[in-house]
Amino acid sequence: MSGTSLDGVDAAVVQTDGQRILGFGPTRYRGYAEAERQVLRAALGRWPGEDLDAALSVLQSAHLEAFSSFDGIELVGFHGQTLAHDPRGRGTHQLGDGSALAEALGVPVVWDFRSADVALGGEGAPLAPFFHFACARWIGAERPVAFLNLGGVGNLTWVDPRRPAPEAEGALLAFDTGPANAPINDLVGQRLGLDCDRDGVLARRGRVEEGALELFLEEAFFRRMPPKSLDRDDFAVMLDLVRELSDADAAATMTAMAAAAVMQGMEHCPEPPERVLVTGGGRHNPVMMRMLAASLDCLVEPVERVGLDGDMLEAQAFAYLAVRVLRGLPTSAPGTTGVAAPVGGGQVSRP
Ligand SMILES: Nc1ncnc2c1ncn2[C@@H]1O[C@H](COP(=O)(O)OP(=O)(O)OP(=O)(O)O)[C@@H](O)[C@H]1O
Ligand SMILES: CC(=O)N[C@H]1[C@@H]2OC[C@@H](O2)[C@@H](O)[C@@H]1O[C@H](C)C(=O)O
Repeated sequence: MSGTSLDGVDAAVVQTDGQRILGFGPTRYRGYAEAERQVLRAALGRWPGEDLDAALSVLQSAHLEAFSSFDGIELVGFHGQTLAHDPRGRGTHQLGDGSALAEALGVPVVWDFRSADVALGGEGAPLAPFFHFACARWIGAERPVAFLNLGGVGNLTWVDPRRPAPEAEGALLAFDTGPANAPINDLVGQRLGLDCDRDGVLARRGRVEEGALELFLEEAFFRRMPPKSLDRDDFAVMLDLVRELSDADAAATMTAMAAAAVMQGMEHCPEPPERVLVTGGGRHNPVMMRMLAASLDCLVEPVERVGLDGDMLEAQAFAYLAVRVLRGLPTSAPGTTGVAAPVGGGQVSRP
């Protein structure tokens, strides 16, 4: 998995039959060097048919390195890099060549997970929810729980583990909540040359500008009913809203925007979850976590609290989904992407 933050490739081994999680194996993080990140960043927003050779070469070699560190792998799930996402318009574009990767690794590769869902009228995202269902069972949840991913973009999955399967009606409700870390990274990158507001040091010193926060929440996206999904840069307006603010106030306000977007999203849950389990890089930001805990009236905890790995959960999700694709099981459903009926995405390339 190479996510929207463009920090690097996360790779993880999962043992599964495509339904239950049978065990977790080793993980590997292969970060992008700054020069590689620049090549990928320059490709954002591009569609198939454009010249993407440089970005493809960075992506393939980083993935090859990440996957080669594991022995005895039977199947690879390869998400690729989302360059553009416009499910109601041009579609969705994940850069990556699964057949070349299968050749290089000598192992079957499942890839292109999102196109089939979009072709059938779905949002094509988020796709981790089917794995969240398996995680809810794995942790022994008996009542609804929510998983919140705070990556470049945020996404929330409400899971009812009492339902028989993830594609069953009422088992899952999932959607992107709004921007999370991507705009904060862009802000501190542009103003201070930093990768991110590490540990929220900047936001902690700032004051939230309530007027900007209110304007942000007026965006049409928040009035749409889920399922709904976002492209990384759909909220470029955020940078305009904080343009006049000091660095610290801008960081605090953007962090509050990410948390407020989650709070808005929570209102769509069919019943309150007993806890919100947080994955993704944003859970390392104590200011963001405090703002979330203050605005939600249930437990907000990193997924480590239940024995899961919040840095690797999305990589594990695509390993799990790969097995589902191979076995002909669905990977999305009306409650997760808005697709008309459960659908199995992904293509399989064999060496
Ligand atoms: N200690 C930290 N303090 C603040 N922010 C952090 C910290 N660690 C990670 N982050 C943020 O988390 C981001 C990485 O998150 P993650 O790896 O979950 O994103 P992603 O998987 O690329 O995105 P997406 O889930 O949208 O595809 C970093 O770019 C940074 O903004
Ligand atoms: C189109 C796309 O790549 N979307 C990502 C992005 O990053 C977070 C959020 O937006 C989520 O919808 C999705 O990723 C996760 C892995 C998912 O599909 O569940």
